[in-house]
Amino acid sequence: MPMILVEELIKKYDKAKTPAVKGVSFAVEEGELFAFLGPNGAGKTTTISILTTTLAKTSGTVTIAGYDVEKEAKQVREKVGIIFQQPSLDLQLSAEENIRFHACLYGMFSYRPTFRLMPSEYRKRVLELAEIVGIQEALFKPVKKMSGGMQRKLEIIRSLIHTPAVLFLDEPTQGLDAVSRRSLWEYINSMRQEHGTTVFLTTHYIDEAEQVDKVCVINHGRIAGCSSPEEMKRSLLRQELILDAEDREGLTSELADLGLFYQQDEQKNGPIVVPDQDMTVQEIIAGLKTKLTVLKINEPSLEDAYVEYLRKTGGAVA
Ligand SMILES: Nc1ncnc2c1ncn2[C@@H]1O[C@H](COP(=O)(O)OP(=O)(O)OP(=O)(O)O)[C@@H](O)[C@H]1O
Repeated sequence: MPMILVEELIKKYDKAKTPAVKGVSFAVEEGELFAFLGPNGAGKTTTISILTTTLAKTSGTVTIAGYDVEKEAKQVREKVGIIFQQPSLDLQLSAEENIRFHACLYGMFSYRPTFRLMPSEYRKRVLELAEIVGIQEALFKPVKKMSGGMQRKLEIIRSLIHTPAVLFLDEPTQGLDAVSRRSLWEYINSMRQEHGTTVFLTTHYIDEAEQVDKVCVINHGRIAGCSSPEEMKRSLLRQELILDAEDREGLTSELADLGLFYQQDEQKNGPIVVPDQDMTVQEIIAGLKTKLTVLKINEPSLEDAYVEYLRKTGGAVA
């Protein structure tokens, strides 16, 4: 049984003309690092909100760890940790108080009126998490005095305090600096290793999707494709060879003699692109006598594949 199972999920907001999510199905296995990749308005936040029991679906089935998100919402909530896109902190409280209320709400510890009176296990965990994202200094200050980035870090700590089986991250690194982004990812990865945490991530950052086990591209409320990032690149785009020479004509006629298809700009003054064909790069080079000035192999990036997926599924949502 997959950790997350979504079948024919539809969500139509009241008064909306068309559904925001139009029959989405996918599965995430236990321990998997999964990315939901899509442009603005594609339906990512809507889907993640339904999966985490904060929004009602119109139809379809969703289970988390085998529990139905509507009929067994309480069990689902115990299993999940969520980092929202919109901060959901109480600005009047201190950072630590925000964490304490959350931990007590989850039934992890009994509430005590001060940090010092909380059990040592709680104190140790809070300090450890605060160090990871670097907010130790601000821990006991009111949240309203923290910068946006610091508040984001606090949200992250709060969602990790009960070591959830499934961690939902809605654009988790939005607004974080590069160093914090990296340390957060290091922490999430170590948590996955230690506890086998399943991670469901929505992101705009292609480099974050590059490191996942499985990526599903969503566009216009529909899944455009699900696969590993490598398969996604391979299925849509192929390697290409970029060649150039002072004697361009000599080069192109040699390529034609080898039976190779090639592309060149209309003015014939740019490099020559040879898309991946039956011959290997070594065979092509061995077959050329013209002196080359440029020899480059272009590997398709996940970004290229993503753009191609969006193009095939009606372009990005404006
Ligand atoms: N509360 C709402 N009421 C009506 N329509 C909504 C509501 N929330 C979102 N929508 C619409 O549903 C569609 C999907 O929005 P959603 O927020 O799920 O997209 P997203 O992929 O998360 O985008 P982003 O990357 O910008 O967060 C959009 O057309 C949006 O305008």
